[in-house]
Amino acid sequence: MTRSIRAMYFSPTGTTQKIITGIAGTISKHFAQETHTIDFTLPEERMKPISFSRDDIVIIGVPVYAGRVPNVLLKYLTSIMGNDALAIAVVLYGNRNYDDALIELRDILNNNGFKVIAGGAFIGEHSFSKTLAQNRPDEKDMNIVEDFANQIINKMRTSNELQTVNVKGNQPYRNYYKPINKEGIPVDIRKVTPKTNDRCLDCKLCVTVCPMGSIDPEDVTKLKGICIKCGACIKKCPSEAKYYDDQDYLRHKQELELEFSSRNEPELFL
Ligand SMILES: Cc1cc2nc3c(=O)[nH]c(=O)nc-3n(C[C@H](O)[C@H](O)[C@H](O)COP(=O)(O)O)c2cc1C
Repeated sequence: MTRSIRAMYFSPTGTTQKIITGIAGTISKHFAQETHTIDFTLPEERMKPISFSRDDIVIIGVPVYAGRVPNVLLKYLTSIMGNDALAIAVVLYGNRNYDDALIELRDILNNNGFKVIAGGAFIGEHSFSKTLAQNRPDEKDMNIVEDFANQIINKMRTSNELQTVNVKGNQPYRNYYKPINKEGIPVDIRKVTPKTNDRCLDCKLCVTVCPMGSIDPEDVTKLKGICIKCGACIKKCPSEAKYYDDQDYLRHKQELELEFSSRNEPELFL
């Protein structure tokens, strides 16, 4: 059967996009098919209803937030209709841990009528940091991406009946991971918002990259919606004008940089 290849991702700082595009590229080349891309990073895309058919193979990726699938995406993800399409579930995490995010994504897709035939947990530069898992996914990761895609192609060619893949994770899922303060008490960084310094040129790029559509175009120093700490406005600002100064956030970022500096490698499930 000739299948249409669909690449889908939410990727505020681009690491998920890189892995999904890499997997889809190798699969597309093998089947001499074009990849159709659905980038659901921005809110407008998540307003569109979406459904697939048994002729599709959907490679779908999200970053790990607090050890889980980002909760702001649940409404959209659970609305996607699989209609027996094949799926490959991928999560990107910032070298701490992916905890139960991959199993949660696999289950969401299963419940939506997809058959999830492979899963992968890859590592991307941490959204909070410029040093933790710096510049990942790198060349070594991209070689693993190619191997992974080739193993998927092989599985599709050789299996008579494709089974749902087993992936690592707990059921029931653990609670959302919470950072702690210096007294060891869990802190809630959900209310933390970015500040703007005087290097801001008012180019409004931050307005266009915010996945929540939360930065006020009339005054980019103001928010008109929630901040999910995705890092897009900070990492993409050409004049480094956006930053966080919340003490709990900064302490958590530093702790992650110190505690999780040794390199994790991607984990593949087929
Ligand atoms: C709110 C938030 C929570 C995160 N939680 C985790 C986590 O639990 N474990 C981890 O290793 N990385 C975590 N990260 C880091 C991202 O998963 C990682 O940097 C990912 O590569 C970002 O994907 P993107 O480049 O597609 O935006 C978190 C990032 C954010 C913004």
